[in-house]
Amino acid sequence: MTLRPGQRAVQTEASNCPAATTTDQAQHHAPTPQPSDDRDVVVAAHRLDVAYQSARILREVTLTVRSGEAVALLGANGSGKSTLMRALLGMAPITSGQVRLFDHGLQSPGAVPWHRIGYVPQRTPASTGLPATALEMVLTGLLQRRRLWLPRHARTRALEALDAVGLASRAGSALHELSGGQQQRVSIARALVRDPDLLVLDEPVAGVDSATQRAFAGVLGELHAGGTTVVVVLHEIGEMRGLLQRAVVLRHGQVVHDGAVPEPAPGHAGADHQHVHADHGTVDEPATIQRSLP
Ligand SMILES: Nc1ncnc2c1ncn2[C@@H]1O[C@H](COP(=O)(O)OP(=O)(O)OP(=O)(O)O)[C@@H](O)[C@H]1O
Repeated sequence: MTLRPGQRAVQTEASNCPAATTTDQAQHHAPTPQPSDDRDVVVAAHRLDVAYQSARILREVTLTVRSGEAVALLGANGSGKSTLMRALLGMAPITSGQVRLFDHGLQSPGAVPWHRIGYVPQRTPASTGLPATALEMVLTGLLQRRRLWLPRHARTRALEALDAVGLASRAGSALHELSGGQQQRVSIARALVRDPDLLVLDEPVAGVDSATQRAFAGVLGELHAGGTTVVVVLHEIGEMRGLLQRAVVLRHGQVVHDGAVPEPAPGHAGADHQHVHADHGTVDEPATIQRSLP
């Protein structure tokens, strides 16, 4: 499929609540994370703290992602991966530190080029009763904030995006008729149709069968080869291994590894055994993945 249609003018989900919970004071007191003339830097977080109520979830997370990189965020359940991803998009309560996207600080969300960012949130329990079809849902990825009509060739692009996730034949199906895994694929297509420069994905293939994971890794690989920067939260590296150049491992809200993609830990290859050994920079992966097919 062609995901470089030239015209990209879309609104992200992230832009619905950019930096809404960011503490202005903390932003003002934070040191500047990156030189402002560094155009290569797509994402820059500097000494980022996030807290929910009194619970400190992220601690002094510093992270730089440059244009064209493909970076995985890894870590055990509850280590703060999704929180970090949400904080990077202005959707988590930053208590200190600073985030810049495409060299624009989140403290001025209006300046951030949200249209260049595609976001696939973590899978939520399947909704029921949604009247929209898969195609209509993908088309919403092409809507803009200040323009309520769709760009030219929107339908073709949406069908291409659905095709890329293997759902072209279900374009006319209502979302509630699709399985949870299929709904997740629609969500991925909705991000792909935007042709983003930065694609941020939170466990995009969780609950998706291995054949679809492979196909999806291929699509991501094409996008990445075309210059898209990819940041992806993963529980298991699996089919994404060939795509990834770097991994950032979180433990208890802190970065404990930033570098090479960890290898599966020896002796931990049993089914359903999947976690990161941050101490020695390895990650366990199951030999087989027991998952219910979508
Ligand atoms: N909205 C929230 N309110 C309160 N606590 C939260 C909220 N979101 C996340 N947390 C807490 O923050 C911690 C990190 O959660 P997060 O979802 O970031 O972890 P994760 O590494 O993505 O985990 P998983 O792999 O299970 O998805 C957890 O203890 C979680 O309970």
